[in-house]
Amino acid sequence: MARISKENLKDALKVYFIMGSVNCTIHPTEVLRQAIAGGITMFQFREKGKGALIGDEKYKLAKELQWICRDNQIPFLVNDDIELAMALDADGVHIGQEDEPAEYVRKQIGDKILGISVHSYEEATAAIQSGADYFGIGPIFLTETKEDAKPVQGTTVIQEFRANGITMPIVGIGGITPENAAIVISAGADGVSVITAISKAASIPDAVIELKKSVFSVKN
Ligand SMILES: Nc1nc(C(F)(F)F)ncc1COP(=O)(O)OP(=O)(O)O
Ligand SMILES: [Mg+2]
Repeated sequence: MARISKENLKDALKVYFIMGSVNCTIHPTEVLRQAIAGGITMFQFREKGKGALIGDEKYKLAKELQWICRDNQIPFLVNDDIELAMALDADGVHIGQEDEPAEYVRKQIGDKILGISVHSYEEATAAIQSGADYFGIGPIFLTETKEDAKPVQGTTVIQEFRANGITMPIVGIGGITPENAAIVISAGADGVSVITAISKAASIPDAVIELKKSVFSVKN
């Protein structure tokens, strides 16, 4: 499979759902099915935090979620766990600054999608050198999900990157809801990454529909 194009990735990043078992109050497979019904454009399996699954249980859930994505032509990515991503032949991985070095990960995954969390211009230029396909930038707003999140940064970094001519696909993350998603896109992001506003919504499909409306309401 050739490297995904920038344009196709920008479309896939529009409403990028990220989830693991600890983010769900009903079975993760049901959460994912409902999120797909609402119209998510990409999915990332992020099994992390207190009570996260490990070993065979983690692999089994990942496989079930991957099948649901495959049945619905939704790209399936894995956070942090490169070995799991390769074992599943996932469509890509997402790594942060404290995970395996990006240039090493790019060598392991070949042409799969490589997303990298970046928080500064230096991290961004290094990520470009290492072959990143998109940047995750945040936390944009206050988040309860990620215990070790860095300080809330708003949309400043996104705006600075665009002002400096960075054309890399960008997705914002951290406390994003249907009410504030348009702010992230107006700042120059191609899409929004969301965990809780989808996984714990009263109506998961409606939450995705509202997020999508907010994202597409911005004429960039
Ligand atoms: N999983 C993620 N996905 C994104 C994406 F861009 F996809 F929205 N951005 C950020 C993260 C955070 O990943 P995590 O492993 O918790 O933290 P770190 O970045 O410190 O490794
Ligand atoms: Mg990580």
